[in-house]
Amino acid sequence: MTVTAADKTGARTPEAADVITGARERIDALDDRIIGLIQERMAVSAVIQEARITSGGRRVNLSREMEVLDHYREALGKPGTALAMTMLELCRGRV
Ligand SMILES: O=C(O)C(=O)C[C@]1(C(=O)O)C=C[C@@H](O)C=C1
Repeated sequence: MTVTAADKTGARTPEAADVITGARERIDALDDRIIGLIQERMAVSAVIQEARITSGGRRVNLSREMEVLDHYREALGKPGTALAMTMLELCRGRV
């Protein structure tokens, strides 16, 4: 049995299926870039944490985390806070 573009996209017309397929390719490309940026952020965050721990400090800096959370919330609203919390967990592990 063949799976048509319409089946895969949920569209009810071939025209809508084309729009969705094209837009999904853009989303996949954007997601690849976002994942790359997250990995870059994780590496930079690791440099900071390493320097602080080597100097005798703690891995976590809560006042800075508040700034990061505010930054995301101001840009993206309440879900931005949840996104920032996930980002921080990726960068410094669970606390
Ligand atoms: O800015 C710092 O001091 C960091 O260690 C980086 C970072 C972050 O990933 O944004 C990670 C852990 C800290 O608790 C606060 C922020």
